[in-house]
Amino acid sequence: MKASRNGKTGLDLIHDPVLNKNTAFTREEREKYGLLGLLPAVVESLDQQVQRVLMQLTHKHSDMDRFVYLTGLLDTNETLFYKVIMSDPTRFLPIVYDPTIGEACLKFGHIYRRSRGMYLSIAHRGSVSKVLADWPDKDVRFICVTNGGRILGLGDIGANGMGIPIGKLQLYTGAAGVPPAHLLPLFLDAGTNNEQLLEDPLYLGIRQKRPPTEELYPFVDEFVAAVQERYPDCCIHFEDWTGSDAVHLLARYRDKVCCYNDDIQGTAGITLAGLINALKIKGGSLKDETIFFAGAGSAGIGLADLLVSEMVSEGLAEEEARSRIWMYDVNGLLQSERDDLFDFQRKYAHKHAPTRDLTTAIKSVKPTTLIGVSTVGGLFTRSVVEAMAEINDRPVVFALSNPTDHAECTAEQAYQWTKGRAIFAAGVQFPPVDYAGETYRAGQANNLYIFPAVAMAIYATRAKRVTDDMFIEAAKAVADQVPDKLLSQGTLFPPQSDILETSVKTAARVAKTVFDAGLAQVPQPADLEDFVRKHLYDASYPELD
Ligand SMILES: O=C([O-])CC(=O)C(=O)O
Ligand SMILES: [Mg+2]
Repeated sequence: MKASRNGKTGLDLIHDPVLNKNTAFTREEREKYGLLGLLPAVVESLDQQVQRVLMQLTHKHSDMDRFVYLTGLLDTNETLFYKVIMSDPTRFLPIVYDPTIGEACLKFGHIYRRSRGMYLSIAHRGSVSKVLADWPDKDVRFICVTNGGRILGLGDIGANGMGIPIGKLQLYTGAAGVPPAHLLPLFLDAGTNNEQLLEDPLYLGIRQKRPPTEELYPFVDEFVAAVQERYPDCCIHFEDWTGSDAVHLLARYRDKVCCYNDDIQGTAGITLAGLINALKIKGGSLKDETIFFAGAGSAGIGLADLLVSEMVSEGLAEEEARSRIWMYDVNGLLQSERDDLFDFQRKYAHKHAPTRDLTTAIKSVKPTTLIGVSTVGGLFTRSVVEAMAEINDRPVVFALSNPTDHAECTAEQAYQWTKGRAIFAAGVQFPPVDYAGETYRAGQANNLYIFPAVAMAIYATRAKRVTDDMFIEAAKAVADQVPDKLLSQGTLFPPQSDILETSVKTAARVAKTVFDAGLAQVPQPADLEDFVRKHLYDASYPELD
C-alpha cells in the first residue's frame, strides 16, 4: 500500500478533511491507499456529492441547523464544503455568515463540536511564540484575530466570538478564492466581562474579567511579535475588538507590520462604495455631503477618516472636510464641550448646543446622509427617518448594524417613511420591498465585498503593508461593478450571486494599488486580472500523491 502526500492511508485518509474525497475516491485510489472496504461501492463525482448535501440541507428546519450541519461538513470534507457554498453564494453566505453567524456566536459554547483554529490565552504570556508553534502549517498568510470584545452588534461575548474569525476566513475563500490552507482563525483570550457567560458551565474561555489596557496591550504586542517571527509573510486581520482597542491597536501596528482592521477599514470601504453609488443616483459630489453618524465607535471613525481623505482629494481643506461630519453616541451629539470623548472622536466634535435627542440633532445639523453604526436596533424611528425626508429630496439612510434585529431600521420602514425617496442600504440583507407599485431592492452594505478581495490582493502580491488607499480603491472597484439596472432599483452593491467574479476584479484593482505603492514582494505582471485568477482556490479534489 502506498501513502498519500501527507503520509496517510486508510481511515486516517478518510478522516483528513483536506484530503478526504469520501465516495469520490476512485477505484485506483481505493486500491492504492487501502480504502477498499472502507467506502460504499459507488464512486461518485463531486457534483453528485453536492446534490446529496443540498438534499440533506432541505430537511433541516432552520439556518442555525444548516450552519451546524455545514460546520460538520467542513470538519470532514473541506473541498465539498467550499464547493457547496461557492455553488450558490446568495443562499449560503447568509448561513455561514451574517445573519446566522450572530446566533451561532451567541450559542458557540453550546453548539461547539470540534476545535478549529487557535486559542491563545493571556495565561500563555511569556510563551506565546512557543504555543503558536503548535500550529502545524508552515505557510500561514492570514491570521484573523479577535478578543471577542465587540462581536457584530452583540457586544462582549468572550470566547463565543471565535465564530467570527472562523466565518470571516471562510469568506476569504468562499467570496474571493483565497486558498484555505493559508488561513488561521485565532482567539486571543483575555477573559470577558459578560457575567452570564462567566457563569455558563459550558463557556469555553478563561473565566476571568478582562484585564486593563496596560496588561492587554503587552499581550497583543507579544502575539504580534510571535507572528512576525514564525510567519514573516503573514497579514494580521483584526476583527471585532471594542472600538477603542480597534482604533488604538491599528495605529500601534499599521506602519510596522502587515495588518488591517476590517471593522475600521473594511466597513469604511463598503460604505464608501455605497455613498459613491448613492451620489450616482441623486447627483452631486462627496465634498458637498453632510454626513451624520449614529454611533461613534471603530466603524464610524474608520469611515469618517476615509471620507475626510476622499473629500480632501476632491479639493476640500481637511478642517472643512471634518466639519461636514457629525457624530452622535449614547451620550448624544458629539460637541466640543463634551469631556467623555476618546482622542480619535474629538476631531468630529463640533461647536453645538448639547442634545440627547436624535431627531432634534438631525433637524439642527441637516445632514444629507445618515449612517447607523450604533448596534442599537430600531434607533432610526419614524420621526428620525421623516426628519431626513423633510430635509432632503433623496435622503441617504444606511442602517449598518447587525445582526438583523440590531439594524437601526428595516428596508420597509425606510421606504415607507420616506414615501420611496430613501436611498437605503443595510448591513444585513432585507427582502425586496413593494411600495406604491414599485419594487425596491436594498443592497447589503456588508464588508464581505471588500475584505476578502483586499485579502486576495495582499495574498497574490505578498504586500508588505496594508494602506487606506487599498480600501479606497476596493470601494471604487465595487461601486463600479453595479449594473445600471440595479442602481435604478436602489441597489448600491453588486449582486452576491457573482461575488467571486466581483472580488477578482476588485482584487486586481487593489493589486495595482499595491504595486504602484511599491509594497508588493513579487514582480508586477502585465495582466493583473489574470494574475489574480492564477491564485484562486479551486474547489475540486486534490491529487493525493
Ligand atoms: O461581520 C459583519 O457582517 C460586519 C462586521 O464586520 C461587524 O459587524 O463587525
Ligand atoms: Mg466585524
